[in-house]
Amino acid sequence: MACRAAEADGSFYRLPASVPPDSGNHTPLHPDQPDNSKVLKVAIIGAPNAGKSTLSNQLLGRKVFAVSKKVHTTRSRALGVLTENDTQIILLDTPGLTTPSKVKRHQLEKSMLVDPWNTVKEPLISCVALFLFVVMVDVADRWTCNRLDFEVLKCLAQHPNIPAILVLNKVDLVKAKDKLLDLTAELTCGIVNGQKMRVRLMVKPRWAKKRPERDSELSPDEDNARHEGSAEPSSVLSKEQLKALRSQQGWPSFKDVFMFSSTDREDVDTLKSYLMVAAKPGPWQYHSEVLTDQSPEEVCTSIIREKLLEHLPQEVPYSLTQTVEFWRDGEGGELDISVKLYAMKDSHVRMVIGTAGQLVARIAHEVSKDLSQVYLREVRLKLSVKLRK
Ligand SMILES: Nc1nc2c(ncn2[C@@H]2O[C@H](COP(=O)(O)OP(=O)(O)OP(=O)(O)O)[C@@H](O)[C@H]2O)c(=O)[nH]1
Repeated sequence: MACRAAEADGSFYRLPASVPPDSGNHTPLHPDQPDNSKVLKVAIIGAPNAGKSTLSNQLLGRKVFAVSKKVHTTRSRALGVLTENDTQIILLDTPGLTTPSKVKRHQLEKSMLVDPWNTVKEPLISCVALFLFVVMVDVADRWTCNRLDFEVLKCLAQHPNIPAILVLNKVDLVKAKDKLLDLTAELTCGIVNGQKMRVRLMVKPRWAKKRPERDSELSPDEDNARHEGSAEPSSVLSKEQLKALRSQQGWPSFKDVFMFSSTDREDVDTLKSYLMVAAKPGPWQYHSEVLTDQSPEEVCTSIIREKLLEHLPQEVPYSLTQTVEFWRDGEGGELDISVKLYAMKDSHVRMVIGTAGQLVARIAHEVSKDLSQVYLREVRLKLSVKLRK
């Protein structure tokens, strides 16, 4: 990841180090932190399609993660880095947590079987005290909105020392706003930051009573102190706890709840300020110009996949593979990229090409437009499709 300057319209500006204009020289930059640096590592978890990548992009102010209406757009863990003044927020955009049965049902690749522990393990090892879970729920999905995904509950239960906040996302799509209070009560078991919600009385789940009642008894300050001193980030859940989690609707240890729309600037700014305040003294992990740990090719191929998902039936994009054929500076300062898509079936090749090549041209145009905003320069993408023999 190199820090560069680029010229456009006769004026110089610096490109973010995370998304350099060519993929050749990725010299890592050392963190350029001030003396009083603060840091917070945020893992955004939630069911597929909850809006995790949209939120990450909005917080970063730039589209570095693919977003689509189809589930499982995000295929692997990736970092976004938001640095402002003395504070660095490291956002971990995770794939929607999924299970073996869903992989089978939706004919997903085995690689989509993401173990939530693995998703968060690496950053946990590096620093437990500076961690926060943001749990996202799509409140517009009436089938799933009133209970937390089992995989999410498992993740929270296995890391009880890590504070978590609940984000009820897509409230712009909910007409009856009073429903949001009921949902909050259900998803929090009626308890937020150790206090009973006044909305209505909720019965705490059986297993939560059995655990030491520390979360509900500690004041926020005592609680923070406990988190900071904690050496053990995760605990292994017993069979009994897992069984109890299956019948559990919500999580009684959220510190805060946000009713939120990832597409609303004001909402995003409110959450951003909350994260900035929650950051603790600690060393930055990245240079202030780094935006993501994804390589330029990874950003490009994930945005191509996003567009393929938007325009084609789900099974087609998931079966395509991509190869970056070239990536070079054009004479006028633009970025020329050529990507070849390989399909397993002739019918898929025809679908991607579309009538008279219109679809592949449209996808290439849309990807170029998005990438121009990522790389802050004109991008010309050539996209071709071939049958893999
Ligand atoms: N109306 C509305 N749509 C939203 C909001 N947040 C996300 N979306 C849409 O929801 C869809 C899914 O968003 P993503 O950000 O891709 O969701 P994700 O959780 O990263 O999905 P996976 O990668 O499948 O895990 C996209 O079409 C977004 O545009 C919101 O606050 N309001």
